[in-house]
Amino acid sequence: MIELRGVEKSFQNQRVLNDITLQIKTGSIYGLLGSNGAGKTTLLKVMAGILKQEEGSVQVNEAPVFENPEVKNKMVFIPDRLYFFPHYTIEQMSKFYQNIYSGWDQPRFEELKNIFGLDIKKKVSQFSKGMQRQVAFWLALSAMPDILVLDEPFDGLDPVVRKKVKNLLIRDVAERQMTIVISSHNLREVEDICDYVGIIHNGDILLEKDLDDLKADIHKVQAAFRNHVPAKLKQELTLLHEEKRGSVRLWIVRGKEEVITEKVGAYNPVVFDLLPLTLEEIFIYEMGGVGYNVENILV
Ligand SMILES: Nc1ncnc2c1ncn2[C@@H]1O[C@H](COP(=O)(O)OP(=O)(O)OP(=O)(O)O)[C@@H](O)[C@H]1O
Repeated sequence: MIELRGVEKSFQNQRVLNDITLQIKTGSIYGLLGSNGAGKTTLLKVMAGILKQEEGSVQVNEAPVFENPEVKNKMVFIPDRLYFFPHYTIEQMSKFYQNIYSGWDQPRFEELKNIFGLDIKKKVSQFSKGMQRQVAFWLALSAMPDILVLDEPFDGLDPVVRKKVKNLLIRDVAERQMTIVISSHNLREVEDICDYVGIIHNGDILLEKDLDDLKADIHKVQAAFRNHVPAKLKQELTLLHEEKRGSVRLWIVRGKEEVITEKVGAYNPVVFDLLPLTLEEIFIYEMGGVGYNVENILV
């Protein structure tokens, strides 16, 4: 479990993280979403022990992360701007990783060679940007970390490789309870992989939710009634949004499917449809509720 309590971080008197408290459960995939400059990279670097916070604590399984080689031995951070030693081949980089990470798994490295299909004798700097990102994943996954911290990890990967990498990540989470933290400015890019999402804006975590809970607890309803829309029904439902489309009402309702169906059904609607929302729609309504214009945050 990764646990941050009351974390604050400033650069030259500019506060970048404000009192951040969050928990990331072992074996989960946590998506940290936010616009440019929101504080994602800073938060990830604090989480990975690369930067030190001025206030608060950052712990992994109750041990502090900063300057703790034991924790860092089981954690890999892939930054948004990759760094490899100039003139090193993939093979030389793999030897370097092998020396640093005690969990390095050579058979895994060999297995992933077939998946990524890159020449290990070639200098990493001679590969394209997307290929270099594949090398970063290849090395990281061969180090068998307990925690993988990824800053905008899918930038520059083509759709086929992106899917391949996501599958590899999910496999490690399922098979050995690896924990992943992924930052992104794009909800659509991470919604198929994350089970937990936090939104950061101006250094504050605005919202933090389990995606399954989130999806199960909000629905789109289309309903029409013979005469008027029963006023009592609207009081009984937790309405987040309402639109009129001719005689049909479109409602965004908080609540479980069975409960909503029963409540609306009791008023004998002539039209009744209950649909799930996309994750993007959910965030628009959730964040609207806390007074933010989500389009400006998640673009
Ligand atoms: N080393 C630094 N020195 C001074 N200011 C910094 C430093 N690193 C980050 N900042 C500032 O902190 C704020 C948050 O930056 P950060 O890189 O964490 O945002 P981000 O959410 O990752 O953005 P992006 O999506 O653009 O990568 C920005 O205002 C940035 O200018």
